Amino acid sequence: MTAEFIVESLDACLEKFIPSDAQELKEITKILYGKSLQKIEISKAENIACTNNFELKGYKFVALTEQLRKPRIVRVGLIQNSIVLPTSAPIEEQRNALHARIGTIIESAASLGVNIICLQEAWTMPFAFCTREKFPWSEFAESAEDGPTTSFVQKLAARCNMVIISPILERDESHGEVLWNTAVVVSNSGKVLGKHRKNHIPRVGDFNESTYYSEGNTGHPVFETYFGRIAINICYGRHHPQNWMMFGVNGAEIVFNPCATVGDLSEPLWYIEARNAAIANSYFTCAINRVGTEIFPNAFTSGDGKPEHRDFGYFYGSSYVAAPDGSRTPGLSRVRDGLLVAELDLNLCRQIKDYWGFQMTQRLDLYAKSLMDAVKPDYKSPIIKE
Ligand SMILES: NC(=O)NCCC(=O)O
Repeated sequence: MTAEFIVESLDACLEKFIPSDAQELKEITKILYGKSLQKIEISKAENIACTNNFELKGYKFVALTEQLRKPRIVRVGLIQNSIVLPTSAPIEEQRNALHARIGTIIESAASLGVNIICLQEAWTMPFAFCTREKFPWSEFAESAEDGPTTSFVQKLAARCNMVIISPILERDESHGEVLWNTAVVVSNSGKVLGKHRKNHIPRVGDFNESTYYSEGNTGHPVFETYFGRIAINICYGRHHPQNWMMFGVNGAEIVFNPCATVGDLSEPLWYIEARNAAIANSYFTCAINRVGTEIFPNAFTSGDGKPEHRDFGYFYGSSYVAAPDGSRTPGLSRVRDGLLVAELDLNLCRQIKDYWGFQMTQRLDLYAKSLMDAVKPDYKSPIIKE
């Protein structure tokens, strides 16, 4: 039997097959990634990354020096990971194992001076929504304010002086105990700053999430943290340019995009969407995807004619950061757990706004009026025919 062929990383492929001193490598890198990024010093955490088997990469985005404003330097961390225990293990053991693994990676990020870190979508659990089974998966849901995961994250955030974005399956105990797909934002003080609930719920392939929760009701909040103004566009929301736009309109400087998505469905879209959002909205974007293949105890189907199966396909990782000038980091591995650290100068957001003028030239008033008309029941689209 031949071993399955796996491309570990697109970026590593380039380095493998184009000689490092070839002129082509420089040119191709510039075309693919934009302005070249310096690597940052990560040796402090390399040992722990090696012992704990996760990839570690670090890059720096620079901005022009200004006369009146000091640089606004912030380090962000993106964590991608596979589940630790099989999906058949007791719920609490699965969650605790993930807490322990991610705790180790967050501590490494702290040693590299990371100020804001974001975990992947529904990081405390397997992405079990494909199954449409309510039990036992709904038992992973917990309070955003004082559930076990938020308590765990609060302690880490205070100890590491780090803002932590913790996307979980939320149980809203004050409103009929319903579930939501929620990102909890914990401040570097350890307090819960707030939460955002996923605005767009997929109904595609095995993404049967609408069986569990509805579209979020928290709008497009921007969280003013000690290190900068941040927002979260959860997974499928990345296909909606208006969702990205509203976080920009509301003043975000960094938008995190915690995801769980699989190769056959979305990999060709992956490097385009968050990067395009960074360009269109003059902010930084951080796209994070889980890794691995999760096998569930019972076979399921999704009404698409495919034979029953017990897995979702492979989650392809490839987390990356994109800047308002269109440059981006290489992605993390497609198969390994990893921590990507990026140093940003938030002054770049305004500099790019001044340079490209997208905020000045956009026509929000015109779109608002056109959209108000388009949502009326008696709307007729203004198609002009001969
Ligand atoms: N988790 C989630 O929203 N996935 C949907 C698939 C995708 O957007 O690529």
